[in-house]
Amino acid sequence: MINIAVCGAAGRMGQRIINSIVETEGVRFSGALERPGHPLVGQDVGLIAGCGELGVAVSDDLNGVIAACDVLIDFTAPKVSLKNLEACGLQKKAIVIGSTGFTPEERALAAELAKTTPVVLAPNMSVGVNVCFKILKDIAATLGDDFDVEIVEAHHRLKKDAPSGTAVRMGEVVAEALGRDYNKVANFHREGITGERTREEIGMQTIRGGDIIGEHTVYFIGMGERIELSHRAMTRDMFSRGSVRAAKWVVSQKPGLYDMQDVLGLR
Ligand SMILES: NC(=O)C1=CN([C@@H]2O[C@H](COP(=O)(O)OP(=O)(O)OC[C@H]3O[C@@H](n4cnc5c(N)ncnc54)[C@H](O)[C@@H]3O)[C@@H](O)[C@H]2O)C=CC1
Ligand SMILES: O=C(O)C1=N[C@H](C(=O)O)C[C@H](O)C1
Repeated sequence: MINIAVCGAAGRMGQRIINSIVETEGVRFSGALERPGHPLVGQDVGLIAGCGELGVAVSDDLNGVIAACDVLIDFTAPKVSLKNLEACGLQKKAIVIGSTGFTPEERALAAELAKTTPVVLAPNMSVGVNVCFKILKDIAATLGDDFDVEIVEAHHRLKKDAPSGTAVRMGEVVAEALGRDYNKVANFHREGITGERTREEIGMQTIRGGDIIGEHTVYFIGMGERIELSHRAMTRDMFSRGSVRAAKWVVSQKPGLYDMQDVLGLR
């Protein structure tokens, strides 16, 4: 039996992850973390997550919750996730991180910290999006430089980072397949007299509103034809189920930084 704890337990994703743990065979829900001062600390997390009383209270004791688990699933924010990764490393516990919005420096720090503990860090835990990452590489490499690439993502009004972690990864996959540096060719803003589009740029557009769970479209636009590869999330449950699948997988891995391509065998 694998003991899984959740950080960000009262959040949109945290609640769905707790439901997924309860529904999954071979795993046990062992602890729930929230930020110190959160109004729900001390309350039964099953009642918060809508799956009935679980006898597990929301805690703000990071080290205590890590000690009682085999793996921590963390969907919070980059700075919190890095602190949790360090704490898991000190106790030799695995961690699955779904937070997005990492800077290149924060990603490098995560890679450094992962040298001592197994880590899955992925901007999107759904099977569908991860298959899209794989297909995108082939499409981009096959079409080459003749097609302009534009990426559009849409999310709910409460999302804090932009572009989404998934859109950034899509941009990185396409850029790498085309031999470009994403950080140099990503174009996040067009306004006024912008001049003609450069052939190498990858346009990154963000929509925010209402309760959109997560939508991504990559356009490959040529002369006289275009390809649009779209993924639309209709529930958060495939993210939460993916994170539990990653938790079951990562506990038996050597220390290192992995992503969902590794978990799903898509690499
Ligand atoms: N990888 C994936 O498949 C997905 C990733 N995400 C990402 O997951 C993150 C969370 O998303 P949501 O659940 O929608 O956000 P949310 O704001 O609903 O939940 C975040 C939770 O983290 C808690 N938190 C903040 N600081 C904390 C601390 N120091 N210790 C413990 N808990 C703390 C907050 O109180 C909140 O309850 C975002 O970065 C989002 O982009 C979201 C969906 C899917
Ligand atoms: O914040 C969200 O909600 C989501 N974030 C992830 C991202 O930034 O890519 C994944 C998903 O689209 C939902």
